[in-house]
Amino acid sequence: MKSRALEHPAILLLEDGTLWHGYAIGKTGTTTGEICFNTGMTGYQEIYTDPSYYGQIIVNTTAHIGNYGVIAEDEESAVPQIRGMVCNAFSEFYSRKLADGSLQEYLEKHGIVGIAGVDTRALVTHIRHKGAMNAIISSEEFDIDKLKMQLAETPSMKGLELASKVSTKEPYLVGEGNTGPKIAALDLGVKRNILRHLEKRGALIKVFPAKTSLEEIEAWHPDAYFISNGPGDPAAMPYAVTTVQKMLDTGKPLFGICLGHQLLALASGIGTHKMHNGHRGLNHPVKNLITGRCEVTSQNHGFGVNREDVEKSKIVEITHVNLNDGSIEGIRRKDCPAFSVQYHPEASPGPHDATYLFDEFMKLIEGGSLYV
Ligand SMILES: NC(=O)CC[C@H](N)C(=O)O
Repeated sequence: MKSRALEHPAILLLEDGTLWHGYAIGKTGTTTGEICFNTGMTGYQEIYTDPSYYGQIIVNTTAHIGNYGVIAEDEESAVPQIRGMVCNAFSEFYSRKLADGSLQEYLEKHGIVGIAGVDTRALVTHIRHKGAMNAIISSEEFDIDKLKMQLAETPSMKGLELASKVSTKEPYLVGEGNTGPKIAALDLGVKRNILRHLEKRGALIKVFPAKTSLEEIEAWHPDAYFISNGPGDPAAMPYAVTTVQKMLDTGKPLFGICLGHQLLALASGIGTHKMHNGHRGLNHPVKNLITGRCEVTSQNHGFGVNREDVEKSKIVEITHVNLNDGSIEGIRRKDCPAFSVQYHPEASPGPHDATYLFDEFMKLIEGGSLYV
């Protein structure tokens, strides 16, 4: 087989002017987005199809990408959501017998532009130092001035509302036949594995489009609410903050994951901020302050909840902290049965330490108390 590395050059240009050379993978073309890195050693297909990554270029820091191909059951949504990808060693060959095909075919089919052969250690060190920024990858245009102009037109992630772009257009049911509680899930870019976890625990879930009003949701008579993960800046979503506030007013249990966590914070009078370079990986240590237990967690977020605001709040308390940087990883309301985590208890990809949170949600719905 001919080497792509020799035949297809590609370049990666960062917003700060740094230029990286490599070779083209996926579709030949040009793409822009916010560049961010995921340190997970496995799970590239789950990462690419996680709607929370919509609009972003993902740098995979693990040494090999593509070597186990792709398979439909690993998808967290119907299509890859990323804008582009960057890696070091890319393999068009795959060794998993059950794979549906190669990652190269998959990226090409879905129009994802990528670059391989990049020194990802140096690139990540650079991003960690400089912070989050936009980037452009091209395997068709090599005029740097033209690429700089295109990059300058790419909006910054701060202030972007993206959830409504990836949300379902129509409501749908998950867990039909289940006789457990009825959970209304606000879909801001929900990962399939979250719904699977709720379904496995006997819940009947109705997934609603991002901009559904509480009145429409209530017409289904849910027992509890779930606020999903999703892309973009939570502060640019006043419509969802209003919905969450109205949900809290009903007094029914509410659970939020990642973007859902940030929205519970905003609905409780707590601000959010853009992080220096975010948390994206499968081994972030988190401590549950109520139980005293530590968990290894899967993470993917570029925004965070303001610690000072939570500390001042009379209605919210911190339940989880990140042991690497002390950032807020979980909160709960003191005045109503609502809680949330910044990380991904459904993992996929990642460790399973935090799946107990789904059991906590079910317990809360049954009238029990959290974390006891
Ligand atoms: N995984 C998520 O839900 C991400 C939430 C939000 N878009 C962030 O980057 O912080």
